[in-house]
Amino acid sequence: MSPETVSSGLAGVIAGRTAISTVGKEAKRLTYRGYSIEMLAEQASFEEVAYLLIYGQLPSSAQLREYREQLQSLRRLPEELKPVLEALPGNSHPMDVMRTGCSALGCLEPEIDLEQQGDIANRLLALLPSLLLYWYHFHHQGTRIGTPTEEESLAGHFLKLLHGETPEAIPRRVLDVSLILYAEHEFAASTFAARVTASTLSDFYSAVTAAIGTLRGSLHGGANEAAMALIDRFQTPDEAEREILAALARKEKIMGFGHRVYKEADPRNAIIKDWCRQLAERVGDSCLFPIAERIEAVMKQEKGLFPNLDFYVAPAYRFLGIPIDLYTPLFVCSRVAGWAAHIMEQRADNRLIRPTAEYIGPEPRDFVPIGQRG
Ligand SMILES: CC(=O)SCCNC(=O)CCNC(=O)[C@H](O)C(C)(C)COP(=O)(O)OP(=O)(O)OC[C@H]1O[C@@H](n2cnc3c(N)ncnc32)[C@H](O)[C@@H]1OP(=O)(O)O
Ligand SMILES: O=C([O-])CC(=O)C(=O)O
Repeated sequence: MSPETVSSGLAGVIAGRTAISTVGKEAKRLTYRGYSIEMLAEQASFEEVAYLLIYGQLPSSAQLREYREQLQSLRRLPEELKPVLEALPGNSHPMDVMRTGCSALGCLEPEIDLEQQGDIANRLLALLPSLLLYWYHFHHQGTRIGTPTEEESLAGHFLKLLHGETPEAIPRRVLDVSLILYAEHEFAASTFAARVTASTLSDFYSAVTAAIGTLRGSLHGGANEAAMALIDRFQTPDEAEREILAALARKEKIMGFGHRVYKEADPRNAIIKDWCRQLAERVGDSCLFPIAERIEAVMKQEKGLFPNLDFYVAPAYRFLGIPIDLYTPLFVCSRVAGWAAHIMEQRADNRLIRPTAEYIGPEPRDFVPIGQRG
């Protein structure tokens, strides 16, 4: 095949096949292995969804119980990882800690055999929150926390480790839902990076490390932190409206809006926005949520753009008391399930991913020896 046109950013290019999810069918639908995101967010737990993504089927009650126990048993950090996390600067971005932590785990518990891939996926799911919060508490509170907890869900475990107390049911459920929404998204940039890495027959940790680095940017997962920083700039909805109009006039991008694939709406937004509204009422917020809604209205009116998942996740996480720079790492803690499914799928029917480029450089020219250059 000889491609004749370049698609900027590979927009619209079908770059492979997947049985894991569909994004943007009928302009705004999302399914994981055939189940709609609305049904999963209403009725499933994150662990059920992770199981579905990794093993291809929803678990039975017994399988789910066993899976939760397995993940719980994998939360303890290897002793050798602790000094690595302690040696990283306290002012590192937590996404850099996630990337380095994942890579370091690949040295401590390397993938020797392909048969280990499911176990590595589960180890990362269980360990990434522990790794992040061990580093966080060591550098911010000067404490070396123990990372196993009694909490059976990742959401409960994360909140327990972060705040040091057993979370209430609603915060635990809202975080759980956000993790379901974040778990998988077809050939998003980070997933594609993981698949490219896997396609060279590299190891599982390298593929996940590449994905973490790719998720970090503000055009992708980093948008949840950027959206919070944006909302925080304003005291009132009127101020937000004025400033957003001015930013649009300067042709600036407003983080948390727009999407490469969805054309009408991001179906995850309605779900997280609803939970965000409930949290706002619960904490008595009369500031953040109205500001976010005004930004949404201005973006619709001025650009016809809708919020993506990252926009209302930001105030929802604020209401849960989560520090801003842990927002994108939380995205990692969830998306590792989707990345794992894609790495396995790529490996099961692999061909090196290596596209071609249209050359736009100089015509062939004679080499000038260094002594003769001006
Ligand atoms: C979970 C996720 O990763 S979801 C994505 C998170 N990322 C963001 O929220 C970052 C902000 N959004 C964006 O930058 C884009 O909408 C992307 C990166 C998500 C999609 O990008 P693309 O498909 O390449 O669209 P592109 O950036 O070319 O935008 C198309 C047009 O819409 C405008 N546009 C798109 N998004 C925005 C935005 N958030 N704010 C202002 N204008 C926007 C562009 O300026 C461009 O306008 P133009 O045609 O007049 O130049
Ligand atoms: O699909 C994308 O490009 C980005 C996205 O929404 C995600 O990864 O969840």
